[in-house]
Amino acid sequence: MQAARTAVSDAHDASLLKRLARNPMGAIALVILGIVVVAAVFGQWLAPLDPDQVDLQNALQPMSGSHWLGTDSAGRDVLSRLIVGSRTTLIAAALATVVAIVIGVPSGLVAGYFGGALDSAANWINNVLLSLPAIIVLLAVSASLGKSVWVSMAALGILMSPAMFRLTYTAVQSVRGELYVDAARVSGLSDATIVRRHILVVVRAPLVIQAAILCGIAIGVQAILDYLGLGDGLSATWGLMLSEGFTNIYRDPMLAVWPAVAITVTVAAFVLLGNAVRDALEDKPQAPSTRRKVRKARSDGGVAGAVPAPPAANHLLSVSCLGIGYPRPDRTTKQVVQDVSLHVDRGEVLGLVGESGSGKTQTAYALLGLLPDEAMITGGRVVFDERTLVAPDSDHRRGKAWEDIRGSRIAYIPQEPMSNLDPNFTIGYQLVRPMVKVLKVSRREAKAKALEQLAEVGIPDPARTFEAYPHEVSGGMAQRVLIAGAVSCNPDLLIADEPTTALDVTVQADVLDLLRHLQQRRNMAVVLVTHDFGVVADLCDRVAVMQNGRIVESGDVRDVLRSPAAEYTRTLLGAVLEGKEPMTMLSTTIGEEPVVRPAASSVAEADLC
Ligand SMILES: Nc1ncnc2c1ncn2[C@@H]1O[C@H](COP(=O)(O)OP(=O)(O)OP(=O)(O)O)[C@@H](O)[C@H]1O
Repeated sequence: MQAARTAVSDAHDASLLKRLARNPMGAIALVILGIVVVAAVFGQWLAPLDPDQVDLQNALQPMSGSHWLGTDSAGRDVLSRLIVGSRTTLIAAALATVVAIVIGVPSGLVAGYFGGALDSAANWINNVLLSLPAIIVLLAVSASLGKSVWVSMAALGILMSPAMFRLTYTAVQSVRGELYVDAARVSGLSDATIVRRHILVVVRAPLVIQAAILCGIAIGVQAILDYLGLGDGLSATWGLMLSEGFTNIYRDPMLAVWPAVAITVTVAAFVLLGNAVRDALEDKPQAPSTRRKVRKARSDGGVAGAVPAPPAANHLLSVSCLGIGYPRPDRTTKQVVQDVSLHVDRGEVLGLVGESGSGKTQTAYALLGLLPDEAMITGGRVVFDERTLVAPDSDHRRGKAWEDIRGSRIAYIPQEPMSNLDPNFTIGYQLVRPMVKVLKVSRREAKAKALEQLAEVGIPDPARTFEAYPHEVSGGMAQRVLIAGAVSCNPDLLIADEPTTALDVTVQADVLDLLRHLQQRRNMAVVLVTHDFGVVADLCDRVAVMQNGRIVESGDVRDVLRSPAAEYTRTLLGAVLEGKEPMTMLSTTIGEEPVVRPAASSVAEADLC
């Protein structure tokens, strides 16, 4: 698999180079920078004469056969100095750029990904750096630490690091909310792996562009420092030559022209290269955008949660009195889930049903440890197989409680399959990686297992789908892939958040059939989030009905569907049945004669709060 990935990456790099070369500006920039790099590396052999050889007899000679670009005020050959000078100039620019990258990129990644205090501290430091006047700081550094091109360039690198920080930070912020990043987290990958595999890959292209531009800027600044006499003056640099040229501007104006041309052309080549790389990357066929869906605000809450009741014994999953809230600007709490109590046993399917905004997804996210950072657990407890995942005042943010179980024992199937697959990697890679990590199997075994699972979920050509990128498969196929991924580590509990909502009606039934088949075959417990009572009747053993963040009714599916106790359940059912006779329709759906249930609904769990 690694070989395949390397091959994919090589192919991608090769085609990027081709696209760059096809762009006239990119080709020109590559040729110019190629010449400068060759001059920098092989300068001492390419220079026609010794660049430091003083010959006062021949000072300020015009262009001639022996000195193609003339001589300077000490009689040194200008062409040789120009060629050899490219070395220090380029290394100095590279030093400044590397320092900017080394400081800016990791801090941008950490601040953007983890947020919180790290984010505030990193932003504060970068704002301070941005507010410093660069030239004054460089003058001060030179005055206090001595004239050294390397020290000046390292200081310049620090001053330029906010450019790298901002770019990385913004890019990370834009992808950290993507569902495929959540999906990677759910599949058990560590933060470091997610940052390396899913986030760095998005940031690297803009970073290459920015690095090219910073290189150009560093060359310009280095020339200015040499011109101001702040370089060490030990070896020829373009800036030093520029300074000498201006000193003799009235005696030989061409002395200033040559280094000025070299600097301008090289800086322009770096900027052109940056633009060409951007154009080449934009040329690439893009996978569809995977912005996280913004959910509509509907419910509005009461007060913080009650003291949780102890969880019922022996359930695989018990949720008692769970409360979730979000801070409002006026410092009050918007309660989006309140006093939610439910349980799921091994091999049981629980439907969590309710209209849009009723709190189903928030509840599911709390079970998975995927609530946004700003969310607060305002009360309650979640216990999975005797391990407490959520307790009153627990911090869900770092997800420590879910370590070792998320992705392996608790799996997740999302609503929007496409958004949960990273467009940068093949489907095979995204299936194999979590298995290697969680099941600790070799890549070869993981690949064999992935192909088996793709076949099990009904993918017609598993080998082809394994090598495909997400945008090359249909939505139904992508959902089958995610289901294969979710069950690949043999979870005890599967949380499926409206797994068919984003799919074409023609494939919805197939995907539900697949889910039923997998659940029965593996005897998995399932929490199925849905707004569709048809799906509940079809798949679930028990159902919990949510309204405005609370469970208004729960119980055996047959009981609830035949004689809903809560007015809200009746209204929801009424909407599903579209004017048909409820009891007749439901008895058809669940295949039995209706029975009359006492009005008291099975909300006993909620009563404990
Ligand atoms: N980050 C957030 N900040 C504030 N409120 C939020 C946030 N995320 C969700 N909510 C609110 O939480 C409530 C419940 O949302 P949730 O997504 O759980 O609903 P849902 O029942 O799953 O609906 P849907 O079927 O539309 O997905 C909604 O009122 C929503 O506005």
